[in-house]
Amino acid sequence: GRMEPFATTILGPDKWSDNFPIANGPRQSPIDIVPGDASFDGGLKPLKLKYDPSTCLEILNNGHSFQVTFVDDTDSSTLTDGPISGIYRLKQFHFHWGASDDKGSEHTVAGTKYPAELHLVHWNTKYASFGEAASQPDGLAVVGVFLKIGAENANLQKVLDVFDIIRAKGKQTSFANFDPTTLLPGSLDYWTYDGSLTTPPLLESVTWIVCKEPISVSSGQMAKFRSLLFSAEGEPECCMVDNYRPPQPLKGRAVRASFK
Ligand SMILES: N=Nc1ccc(S(N)(=O)=O)cc1
Ligand SMILES: [Zn+2]
Repeated sequence: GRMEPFATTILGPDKWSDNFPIANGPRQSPIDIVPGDASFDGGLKPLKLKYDPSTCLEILNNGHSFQVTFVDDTDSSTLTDGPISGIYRLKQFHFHWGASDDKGSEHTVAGTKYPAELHLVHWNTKYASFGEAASQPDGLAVVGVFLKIGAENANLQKVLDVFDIIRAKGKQTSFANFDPTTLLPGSLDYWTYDGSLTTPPLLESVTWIVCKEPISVSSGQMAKFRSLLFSAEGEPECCMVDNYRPPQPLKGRAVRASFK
């Protein structure tokens, strides 16, 4: 029968193709971004991110990451311009990280792994819902931001402060008035390519927009990420670490840069 998400996590990315054959598809994510191979495209517009903190709803541990979810029944929090056309609504953001500071990001840059990566997930409003959009080749747009060890990040700390409440799989709590703009780097220069969800169902519906400039996170804050659990209350405790998929074959795709 279908694997439980927990089992999917335990069995890891190499086993996903058993239940999700698209894992070996032509536009899988993440990828290793080689700056020298990316082509500057002067036609790419600057990213336009307009987030309304009042659409922030809750934070939950879903057993493979934690995510902050947003009310997406209006165009209050949107992504426009950049490589996309039309209006994409913010649905949620989440992170991927490692068991130690030398790994954790999904995308890599010329083989360099960052300790974590933020994903801001948006869906194309030409479709009726996130679920409908997720099955379309132009349905989703995910903005990726790398985290690099440095100064403590006060904005990120607001998210980490509620981790004790959502430590186990399935736990959630209300989370209001958070502005995801505070998690963006100073420069919104980006690479973009056609890819997929990086966890099952691995749908090939994502326009990836990966920021060149990382944001900072302290080593102590990374330790806080690792205090979350993959396991539910009452199960043997399993630390939530290494919830990243490694880079996948480029298979001839072009990676474009918004900057020279
Ligand atoms: N609803 N499912 C998903 C949403 C985003 C991603 S990711 N890691 O590609 O942003 C994966 C699964
Ligand atoms: Zn992700």
